[in-house]
Amino acid sequence: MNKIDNPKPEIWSEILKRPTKTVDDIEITVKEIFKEVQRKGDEAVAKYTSIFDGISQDNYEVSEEEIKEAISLIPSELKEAIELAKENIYKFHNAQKTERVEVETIEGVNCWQEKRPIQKIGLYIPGGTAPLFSTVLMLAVPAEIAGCKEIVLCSPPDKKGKINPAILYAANLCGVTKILKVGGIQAIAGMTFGTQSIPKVYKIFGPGNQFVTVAKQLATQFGVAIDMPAGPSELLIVADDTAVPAFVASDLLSQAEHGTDSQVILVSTSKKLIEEVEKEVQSQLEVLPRKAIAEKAIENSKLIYVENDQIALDLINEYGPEHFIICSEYDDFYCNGIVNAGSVFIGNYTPESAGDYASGTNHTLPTNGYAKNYSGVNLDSFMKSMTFQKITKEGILNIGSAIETMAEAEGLQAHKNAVTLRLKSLE
Ligand SMILES: NC(=O)c1ccc[n+]([C@@H]2O[C@H](COP(=O)([O-])OP(=O)(O)OC[C@H]3O[C@@H](n4cnc5c(N)ncnc54)[C@H](O)[C@@H]3O)[C@@H](O)[C@H]2O)c1
Ligand SMILES: N[C@H](CO)Cc1c[nH]c[nH+]1
Ligand SMILES: [Zn+2]
Repeated sequence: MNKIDNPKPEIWSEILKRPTKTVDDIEITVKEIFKEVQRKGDEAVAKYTSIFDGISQDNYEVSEEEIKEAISLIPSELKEAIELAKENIYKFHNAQKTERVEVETIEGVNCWQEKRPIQKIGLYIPGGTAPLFSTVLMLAVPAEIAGCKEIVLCSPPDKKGKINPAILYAANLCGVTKILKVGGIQAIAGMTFGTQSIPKVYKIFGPGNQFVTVAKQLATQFGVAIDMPAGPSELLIVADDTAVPAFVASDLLSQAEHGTDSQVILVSTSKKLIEEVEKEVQSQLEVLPRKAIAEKAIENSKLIYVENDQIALDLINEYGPEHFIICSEYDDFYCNGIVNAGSVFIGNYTPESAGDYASGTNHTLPTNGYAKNYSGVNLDSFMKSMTFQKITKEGILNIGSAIETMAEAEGLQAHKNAVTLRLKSLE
């Protein structure tokens, strides 16, 4: 791990650079695949599934039999764990429902706002290096609460051409309406344009590797909305001598094991803690089944010593981590001062894994600095706000002449007429 001592603000952006490929490199491939899927539909999807996933298939949809088989394969302990996680995710997201807003802005002019579910949505469930069935809960549970009608799910096929049974189990449990064995760029392109097998959707949700993330961003150019860029996992921990080094190391490794391009960072005002965490990381790494992946991610990671908590906070806000763990005597200071982070975890007994699986918060979060301008997935992500208004005769008399004056000043006579005619009818 790279140890950095008291970096000056001028070099923060350099040392905090993400280990991701540049968007330009990936964009060339993504654009090519999008063009082909738009023109050739399923034929192109099949071609790229064969190239990137090593699978030849002509039928993408998961059948009822496959779902039944998956349900029978899930051990009861895992079913119970999924149920508990689902319940907590449901509780937290259901509580995000808001009342309709209604205001009489002036006598006779009533304005209100109501939310409506997005009717057709696509969920991307990563499956490249690990089958992230927990992501199904994170996306399908709030989609169901919101009332989305068509919920399409795409996830890459494994080497046998199948989707992991736990993904199918969770999808079936949470009301997904169609499941397709397609992953990567070709899945995002499919849901963007629609193919013979893949329905076109209005909004695409879900995390993925860099290819998936760039593909989602390109999808927006074709009229499809996305939740946010949710790419390779990131974690930044701020910790002092009140932290337990073994816990800190375990959290760093939890995100490092996602992929070689994950980024984990420790910021501390204690050199002693940094030394202890470094040793712990090395010893815990040895026994991890995904050691090779985590080790590579750890190579890019940083242990940063700073002189005081204010410098630490400024640096963290500059970085904007996806996940932010606070293990500090001054946790209130950090909670109050953090403005750029996807999700915040406070105290020695709040591992990031809790938010990944079962505490109730959503784990689909902005990465790559997008925590500066995007929220993580929440109930509102699945809805649109619509406004309504109803104006009485008294109301049009109250605002009519203001509208006429403004329309005239903008040179829009027809706008003015729409009011004038009504006002005249009331004389
Ligand atoms: N930000 C979040 O909220 C969040 C949540 C969960 C997971 N994640 C991240 O999601 C990612 C999951 O990645 P993954 O790879 O395991 O699964 P994935 O499903 O995102 O990607 C796998 C697919 O990528 C495609 N692919 C692979 N190599 C390619 C290449 N060279 N060119 C074009 N396409 C290629 C293949 O089609 C493959 O099926 C991880 O980086 C993890 O950290 C992020
Ligand atoms: N940490 C990931 C978000 O970056 C989510 C996840 C799913 N499973 C385990 N972790
Ligand atoms: Zn995780």
